[in-house]
Amino acid sequence: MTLAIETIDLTHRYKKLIALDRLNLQVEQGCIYGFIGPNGAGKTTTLRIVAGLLQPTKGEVRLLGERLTTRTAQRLVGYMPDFFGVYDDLRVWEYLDFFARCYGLRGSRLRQVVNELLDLVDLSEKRHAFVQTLSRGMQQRLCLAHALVHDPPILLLDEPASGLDPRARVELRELLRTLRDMGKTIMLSSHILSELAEVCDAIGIIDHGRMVLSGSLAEVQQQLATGSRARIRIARTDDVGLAMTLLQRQSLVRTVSATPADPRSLTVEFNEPPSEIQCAVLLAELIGAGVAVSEFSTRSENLEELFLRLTTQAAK
Ligand SMILES: Nc1ncnc2c1ncn2[C@@H]1O[C@H](COP(=O)(O)OP(=O)(O)OP(=O)(O)O)[C@@H](O)[C@H]1O
Repeated sequence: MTLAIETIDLTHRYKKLIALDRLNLQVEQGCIYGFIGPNGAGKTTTLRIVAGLLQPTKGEVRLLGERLTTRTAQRLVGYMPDFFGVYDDLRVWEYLDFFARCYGLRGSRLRQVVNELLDLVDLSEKRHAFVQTLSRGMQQRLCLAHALVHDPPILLLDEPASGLDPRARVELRELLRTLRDMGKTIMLSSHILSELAEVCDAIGIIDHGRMVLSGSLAEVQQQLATGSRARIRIARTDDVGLAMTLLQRQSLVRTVSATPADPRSLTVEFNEPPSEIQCAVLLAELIGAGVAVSEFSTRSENLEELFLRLTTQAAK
């Protein structure tokens, strides 16, 4: 397995604030890696370090096996920040032409690269438009083209989907898949898990500067299976206390909680997904004890709920 990006005990302090706390992450070559965490988790700090723009306080970064230096980062990484930095009154082609020239491209090679990139991000028809007149989705794609001018094998995209409407998000996802098929490794960040989950091959969830869960999408989904829950509705308020006591005694039950706005609605979290027969036994026990159950439904935690649970746990 070739790793495109590896961080080893990466630590970063802003004065007293520990933004990254011995962060270990591994991104395999040729994959789309979703780097997910709530606001302030440390995503931008990590991406800026990996892009060679910020010196870490401690720890190590390797890019395709090479130790990170400003030069390696410049050669191997294309970075798209979470803000759109443009010079007004530039046309789309001039914008790319400018950055391609910064990388030393000239003449027919320069024209070829600009044309190919405009084609790739589907902006050929907008080549003469002023950049400030582009939609948010188009600006995002233009920024992506900018990050690609020197044809880097690794792309770091900070919050690429933020502010995009559903159609622009679909277009972005398609573009990311095309780039992966071209052999690029893509690491992208988001604080909204569902924005990214379906396009990612692997996911890392960061909170308070630490990795709280990482792995292939299949491995993360495996974790989801342990987050099965049941919702039980009790018909009489008087029965709620007894129902909670009975449920808490069950070995397969991890927690039981009442919904604050609706105390007769209980959420049961299981240690592992219960079988149908285990659910039936649980229900029979409640009814046998005289608890009037009006609803019983089981379901698996979705990715968003898993994310919230993991990041809340880490905050405790
Ligand atoms: N230049 C800075 N000086 C001081 N503190 C900073 C600086 N940049 C970031 N921080 C702090 O470091 C922590 C991590 O910030 P970072 O921007 O890396 O998080 P993030 O996950 O990208 O958040 P967001 O999703 O809000 O962009 C936060 O507590 C933030 O306030």
